[in-house]
Amino acid sequence: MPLKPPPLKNDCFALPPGVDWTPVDQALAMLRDRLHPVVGQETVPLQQAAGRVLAADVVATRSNPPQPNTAVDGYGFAASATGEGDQVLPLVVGRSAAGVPFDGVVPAGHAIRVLTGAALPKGVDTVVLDEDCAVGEGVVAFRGPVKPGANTRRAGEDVAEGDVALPAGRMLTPADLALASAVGLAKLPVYERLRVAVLSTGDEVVEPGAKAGPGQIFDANRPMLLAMIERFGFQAIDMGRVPDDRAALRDRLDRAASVAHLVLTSGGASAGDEDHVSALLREAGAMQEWRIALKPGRPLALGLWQGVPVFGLPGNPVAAFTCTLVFARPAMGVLSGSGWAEPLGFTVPAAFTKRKKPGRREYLRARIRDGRAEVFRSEGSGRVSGLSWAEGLVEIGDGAAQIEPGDLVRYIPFGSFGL
Ligand SMILES: Nc1nc2c(c(=O)[nH]1)N[C@H]1C(S)=C(S)[C@@H](COP(=O)(O)OP(=O)(O)OC[C@H]3O[C@@H](n4cnc5c(N)ncnc54)[C@H](O)[C@@H]3O)O[C@H]1N2
Ligand code: MOO
Repeated sequence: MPLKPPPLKNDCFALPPGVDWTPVDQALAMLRDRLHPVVGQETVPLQQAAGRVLAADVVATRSNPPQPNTAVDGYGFAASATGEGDQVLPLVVGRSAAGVPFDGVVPAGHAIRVLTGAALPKGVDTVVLDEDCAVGEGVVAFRGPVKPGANTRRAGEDVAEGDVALPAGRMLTPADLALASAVGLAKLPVYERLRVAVLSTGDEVVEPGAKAGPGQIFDANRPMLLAMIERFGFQAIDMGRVPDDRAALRDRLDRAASVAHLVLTSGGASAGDEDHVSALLREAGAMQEWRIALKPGRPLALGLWQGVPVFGLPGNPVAAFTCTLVFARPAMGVLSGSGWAEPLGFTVPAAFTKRKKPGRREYLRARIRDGRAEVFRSEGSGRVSGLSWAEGLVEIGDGAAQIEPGDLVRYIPFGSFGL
């Protein structure tokens, strides 16, 4: 049985009294402080560990490299027996190749044929490159002086046995698999993959490809959110669409909470008559309607449903997308055991003009062309085409701003958000 941590505390989304419009950083700090890993652990074969989150430090069971060896094809000898000027050393019979070491001892003043990756035989601490040698009958000649230790690798120079090679909480990359293997591990302790359920709400939303009547729209959020979760490295669970019917939504939330560690809904997040997500979460008693000082994505309903955190994302696709990158993804990081993730941004010149009043942070759909950040022609939060056009977001701080072409702005590529 995988280890099950205790459920989240019921007040994890509570705001301090008197707070109305929550600044983005404050909302983030609250999520960061109050969420904890909720996933069990398992051990998987190395080859299945890419993209998984390490549940414990990986300690090297073997040094890399495990023994001193040669970095090049050439001739090995003891540096102390050589000097300045032309050196002519008799060759011992035999050679040392990778995986087929030379068992004997190379006497001082002698040399031996060595091939890249081969263990250095006893008596050898230095190698001279093939290209710097002339080889005659039983002798090798090269020009001194040769730096002691040249063209060799020390045992453990990369990682020493007993070192922490990979820290717990790391989402394993292909390179990490190379490292874990190099230091002797064939299986790795990982967290169970975070399961995130996604459902769409609203009478107007119909399945892509279905017949859409007047006033109906195709579900754009669900395919997007499911794919985003997979790209973040988590397991997405499709919980379908639910009409604006409280009983149906309650039932669907029950099912989602029974299979997932986290539930993302979209639509019905604000406090209108048909905003059943926020109404139900309020009824469940652990609900915070965050009016975040953020554009787009102001209403965000947060709550616990049977102990499972629910992010009630706004219905507008651009707002749902932005809230997922800015809030849901770092929260998923904590829940998954990989910890809080800050997206890496870059300061680049703007290719646009923008005036902004103080009081809320803005994220503009953006991309880099000719070294400058251009932004989408509209800020409308239903403009799905702008999400597809964009390759990142420009973040404009909470204060007032007057941005002119050439001014420096913060650009965060989608890749920095794990997309
Ligand atoms: N009186 C106010 N009205 C609104 C406010 C406000 O502060 N006061 N905020 C606006 C903002 S900003 C947003 S964002 C939305 C968020 O509202 P909800 O989360 O309750 O979302 P809905 O009203 O259900 O939907 C908004 C919009 O998005 C479309 N939608 C919903 N689901 C999908 C989907 N799966 N795929 C594509 N499009 C979807 C829906 O049809 C609406 O057009 O509230 C504003 N109103
Ligand atoms: O969250 Mo709304 O879509 O800001 O614009």
